[in-house]
Amino acid sequence: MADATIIDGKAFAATLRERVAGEVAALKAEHGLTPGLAVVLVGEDPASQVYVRNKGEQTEAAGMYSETHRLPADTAEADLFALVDRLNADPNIHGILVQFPVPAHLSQDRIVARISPDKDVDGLTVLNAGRLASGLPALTACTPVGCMMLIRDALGGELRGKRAVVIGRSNLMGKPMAQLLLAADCTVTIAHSRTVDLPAVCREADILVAAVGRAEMVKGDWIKPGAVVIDVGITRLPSLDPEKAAQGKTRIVGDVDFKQALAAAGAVTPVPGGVGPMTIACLLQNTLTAAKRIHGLEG
Ligand SMILES: Nc1nc(=O)c2c([nH]1)NC[C@@H]1CN(c3ccc(C(=O)N[C@@H](CCC(=O)O)C(=O)O)cc3)C=[N+]21
Ligand SMILES: [Mg+2]
Repeated sequence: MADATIIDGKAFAATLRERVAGEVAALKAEHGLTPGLAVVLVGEDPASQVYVRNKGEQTEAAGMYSETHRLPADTAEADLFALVDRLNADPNIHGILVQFPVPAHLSQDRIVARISPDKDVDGLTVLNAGRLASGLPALTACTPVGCMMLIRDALGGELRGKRAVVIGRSNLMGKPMAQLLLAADCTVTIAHSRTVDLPAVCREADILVAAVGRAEMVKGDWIKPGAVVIDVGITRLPSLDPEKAAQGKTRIVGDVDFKQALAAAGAVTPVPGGVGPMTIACLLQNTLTAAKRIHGLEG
């Protein structure tokens, strides 16, 4: 079979960011309102540093207000909560994102519970997660929303009745991804580390979303011929060039064996340049949506 289409998430994301920037400009002109995003990073995970920097730059490029709070790895819960409380009350801030993972002494669940659902641009609070599951308007996790846009585009909008398999069951990715596919009338399976015969489950999928964080786990013979394959994984491995590897140079791979997927799938996202850029573009969109809702400009 011919090689799969490579889904250009980077280009799709650039278009989405431009659309958001246009809406931001209109919101400023008509209502004097500038959407604001606060990103909180606890500790110094180097991969997180890259995302946090990209988020800050792209937020400003879209005409939004951006704040980045870098806290030491040993920050006490009370100090982090005090910051979240301030951001919840700050009229210039409409979106709050605390980057995960956080150091082990902090509880992700307790942090999420502290964030105002109105500013919860990750869609992680029980209110937003429950609203999504109930089919009500909700701030919804950025990566699944970005994946849905790519899936719809790849399938020309024809999702009804399709078999979808999501590998991974996290609150930030697997669960909301499954909810969005279900809302689009797919027949949805959530697979995970305890799933029996995962390759066979994956082979059923017209739409396969891999979000487990295990480098190149999904092989070509796990993929139904012609399927749409969305690779959410992002793992840093040493460079293939031993000299560069010795200098600490890395390469990024996804959860899907990309070369094998190219021969089997109908369409596949690359890593990098696939889902990652969509996540940030959707974060900007969520911040815009949150700003409008907080000011009563949108249901
Ligand atoms: N509360 C929270 N919300 C998140 O949404 C969240 C998080 N924590 N923790 C970490 C993960 C990961 N994540 C990415 C965002 C952008 C890229 C991205 O832009 N990737 C580019 C560049 C990759 C690179 O060069 O490093 C690409 O794939 O092309 C990747 C990964 C958001 N996450
Ligand atoms: Mg990607």
